[in-house]
Order: sequence, then C-alpha cells, then structure tokens
Amino acid sequence: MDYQKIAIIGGGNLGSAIAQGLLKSGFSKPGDITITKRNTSTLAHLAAQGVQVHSDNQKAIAESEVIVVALKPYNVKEILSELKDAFNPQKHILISVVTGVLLHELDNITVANLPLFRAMPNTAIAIQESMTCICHQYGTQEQVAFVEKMFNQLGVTVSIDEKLMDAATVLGACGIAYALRFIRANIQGGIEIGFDARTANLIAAQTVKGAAELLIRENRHPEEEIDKVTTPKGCTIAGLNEMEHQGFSSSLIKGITASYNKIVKG
Ligand SMILES: NC(=O)C1=CN([C@@H]2O[C@H](COP(=O)(O)OP(=O)(O)OC[C@H]3O[C@@H](n4cnc5c(N)ncnc54)[C@H](OP(=O)(O)O)[C@@H]3O)[C@@H](O)[C@H]2O)C=CC1
Ligand SMILES: O=C(O)[C@@H]1CCC=N1
Repeated sequence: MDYQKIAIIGGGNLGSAIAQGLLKSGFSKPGDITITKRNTSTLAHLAAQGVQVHSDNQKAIAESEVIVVALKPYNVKEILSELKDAFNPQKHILISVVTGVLLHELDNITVANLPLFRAMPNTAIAIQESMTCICHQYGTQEQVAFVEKMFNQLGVTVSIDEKLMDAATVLGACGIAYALRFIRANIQGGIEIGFDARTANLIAAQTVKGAAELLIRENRHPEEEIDKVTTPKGCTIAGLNEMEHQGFSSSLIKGITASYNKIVKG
C-alpha cells in the first residue's frame, strides 16, 4: 500500500507544525501534502513552498491516503461526521492528534474498519524534535510501521496504551509550554542579575537544552546530575532549596495534575 499523500485536516498551530516537520525532514514532497482550514491566509508560507492549501476537506481526503486530523476537540466530531462518506478503509489511514477524543469515538463517527491512530506530538514537530506518543485500532503491522516511521522522522516516538493518552498529552504536549515558562522565568531572573534579554534567553535556553541532553544521551537520573552541581555550602543548593521552600516542584506537580484533570473532567 502506498502512503505517500498526506492530508492535514485543520491547519492550525499543530497541523501547520506537522506540515513544516514533514517538509523539513524530507519525508514528504510539498506536492504530496494537502492542508485545510477555512481561513487559508495563515498558511501562505506553506502554499509558497508548494503545499496544497485549501478549504475542501472532501477533496483533500479523496486525493490522499494518510489523513491527519488536527481539529479542535469541540468541533472534530461534527466535522468528521460530515466527512464520513469520504473515508475508504481500503485506502485511508486516519491519524488523530485531537486531545481527549477516543479511538472508539472516532470509530463511531467514521466508517467501519477504518485504520485509526491517535498520535500526541508537540509543537517541536516543526523542527523534527517532537515527543510523540502513539496508539491505534485496526492498524495492520504495515500501517503501524508506516505511522511510526513517519513520526520517527519528526522526533522520538513511543507506543502506549490508549488509557495513557491523556497523560501523554499533558507531559509531552503541554510540557513544551511548561518548559518554555521555566525558561522565561530564568530569563526574567537573568535580567535582574545583569544580563540583557537576548543574552539571558540564549544562556537559559542552551542550559536547559544541555540539561535535557545529559538525561537523554547519558540515560541519567536528574538527581545524579544535580548532585554534581551542588557544591556543599555553595550557591546552587542555596538557590534550589529556596525554590523548593517556595513550592517549585509542588507547583509543577499541581500544574500537571490540573492540566490532566482539565482533560479527563472537563
Ligand atoms: N497546539 C498544540 O501544541 C497541540 C495540540 N493538540 C491538539 O491538536 C488539535 C489542534 O490544536 P491546535 O493546532 O492548537 O488548534 P488550532 O485552533 O490552532 O487549529 C485547529 C484548526 O482547525 C481549523 N478548522 C476549523 N474548522 C475547520 C474545518 N471545518 N475544516 C478544516 N479546518 C478547520 C481552524 O482554522 P479555521 O478557523 O481557519 O478553519 C484551526 O486553524 C487540538 O485537538 C489539540 O488538542 C495536541 C497536541 C499539541
Ligand atoms: O492546551 C491544549 O488543550 C492543547 C492540548 C495539548 C497542547 N495544547
């Protein structure tokens, strides 16, 4: 089966980031990607690179094999129900990146036996640095291999049980925002102790990148690396302990559970 042509239904923040990643990685040629939304003016940068940009979801599905659904959770069911007849289980695979919409719900609103995947990437997919969690229903080995190959071009993937998909949304997708807010706070602190904003931004971002690489490349536990930095009676432990007194770890954990509860309880 040929899975060359990819339609992204919903070319917003995440949909357009996926298109950018597919182009940057060379996984797709511009002419093999179609991306839809109602107001297409925001996708001019993709159209300029040769991506097909329009508002006709039926046409996009008919001309593609892989359908990535990147619509908002509140309108995905209505839109997919209207497109039900456009899907062909012998031709299409559907990959939903929509938060909180389950495989069996997608099954109910599309056509029987359509190979269904849920993927939870993050916006770093635009630069091939996503963390993407994947689960599926009715996918053959070949289709699963294709979906993993596609997202492996766009970062790192892990296959998970669907019951962990909401947790994946929080830790992986929301996690980008948490990490950026951490960096921003570092920048604010950095300016207060003397750096200009641009230099503080570079130092904070590169330092966080280095910390993450220590864990990823060396397979270390964070506390092992923290022990190397915390000189006895030194400035690091003084700062870290003050952060903990102010509720640093606790506030992050509470934020993560608040995000999770927002998905599961509404
Ligand atoms: N942003 C993120 O970091 C992540 C988002 N997600 C999930 O991905 C999904 C998309 O999120 P996000 O990209 O942030 O949201 P956006 O609102 O940015 O994107 C959704 C897009 O859908 C378009 N749209 C609305 N109606 C239609 C229609 N009938 N046909 C085609 N397109 C339509 C909208 O454009 P227009 O109004 O012009 O039609 C809009 O640009 C959500 O379900 C979200 O939970 C998952 C992981 C990370
Ligand atoms: O905030 C949201 O609801 C979406 C899901 C994960 C990232 N953005």
